[in-house]
Amino acid sequence: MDAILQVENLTKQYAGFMLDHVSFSVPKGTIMGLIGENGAGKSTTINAILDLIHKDDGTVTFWGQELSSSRQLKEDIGVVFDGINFYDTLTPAKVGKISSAAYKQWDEYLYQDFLNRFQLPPDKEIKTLSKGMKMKLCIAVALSHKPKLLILDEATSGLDPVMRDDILDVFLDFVQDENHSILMSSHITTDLEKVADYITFIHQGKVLFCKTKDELRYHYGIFRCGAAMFDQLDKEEILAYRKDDYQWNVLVADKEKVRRKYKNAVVDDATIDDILLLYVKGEQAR
Ligand SMILES: Nc1ncnc2c1ncn2[C@@H]1O[C@H](COP(=O)(O)OP(=O)(O)OP(=O)(O)O)[C@@H](O)[C@H]1O
Repeated sequence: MDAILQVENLTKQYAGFMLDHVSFSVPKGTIMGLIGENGAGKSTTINAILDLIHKDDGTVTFWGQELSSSRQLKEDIGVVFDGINFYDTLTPAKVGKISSAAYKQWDEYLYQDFLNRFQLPPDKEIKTLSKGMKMKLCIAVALSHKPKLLILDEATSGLDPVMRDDILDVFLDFVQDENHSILMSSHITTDLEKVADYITFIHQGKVLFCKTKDELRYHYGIFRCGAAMFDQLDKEEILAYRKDDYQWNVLVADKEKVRRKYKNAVVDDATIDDILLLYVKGEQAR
C-alpha cells in the first residue's frame, strides 16, 4: 500500500486524556474519514500530525518523509479547520493576493473559479460573511495552492446539505488524481458514507478500528434479538451490544454468517452512526 500519510504510535498526554499509540495510514488516491465521539482525540490527532502541538511519542511521515520545516511539504498539504484564521477586515480578493505571495503553487485562476462556484463575493469583508461562507473560503484557499494532501477537521459542519454535497463532489474530484488524498474528521457520518474509502474510529484516545468503508457497509450488521437468543449467541461474533427497552442490539462483523446461523434472525445493515453509538454507548465484547 502506497501511503501519502503514515501515522505510527502517535501519543500525546494531557491531564485527564491520553492519545494512545494511534496508528493508521492514508493510501494514495483515497479519502480517510476520522470518526469518534466528542473528546475522542480527533483534533489532537490532526494537530499532532501537523506538528501544531508537540507529540510525546510516535512518528508521522508524509510521502515517507517526516514533517520538518520543509517548505515543500507545507505547500503540499492543504488544511481546513472548523474556524477561520483570516483577519476579519480582509476580503476574499485580498486573501487571494496574500495567498498568491505565500504559496509558490498558487493558482489564481482556480481560486477565482472556486469563488464563483461557492458563490463567494470577492469584495465583501470576511467579518460580514456567514459561517458557511467562511468555511467555503477556507476550502477554496486550501485547494487553490494545489496541495496533494488535504487535512480537514470538521470542515463541512457549518454548511447546508446542498453546499455540503457540492463540496463533497469537489473532494471526490480531488482524489481522482491518484497522487492526492484526504484525511477528514467529521461528525456528519453520512458525508463519510458518501465519500470515504476508509474509516478510522478513535474512541477515548485509542484507535478502535481502521477499516474500509465497504467492509463496514457490506459486512457489519446489527442483530436484534431477545434475552434468550442473546444468551445463546457465540460471544466471539459480538463486537458490541446494547439493551434497549425491548431487545438487545448486537453489533456483528459478519452479518451474513449470523443470518445463516440463526434462522429468522433480524439482522439490519449498520450505518456508521449505528456502529459509533453501539461502541460508545454499549458494552464492548472484545
Ligand atoms: N490544549 C489542551 N490542553 C488540555 N487538554 C486538551 C487540550 N486539547 C485537547 N485536550 C483534551 O483532549 C481530549 C481530546 O480532545 P480533542 O479536541 O482531540 O477531541 P475531538 O475528538 O476532536 O472532539 P470533538 O469531536 O468534540 O471536536 C479532550 O478531553 C480535551 O479536553
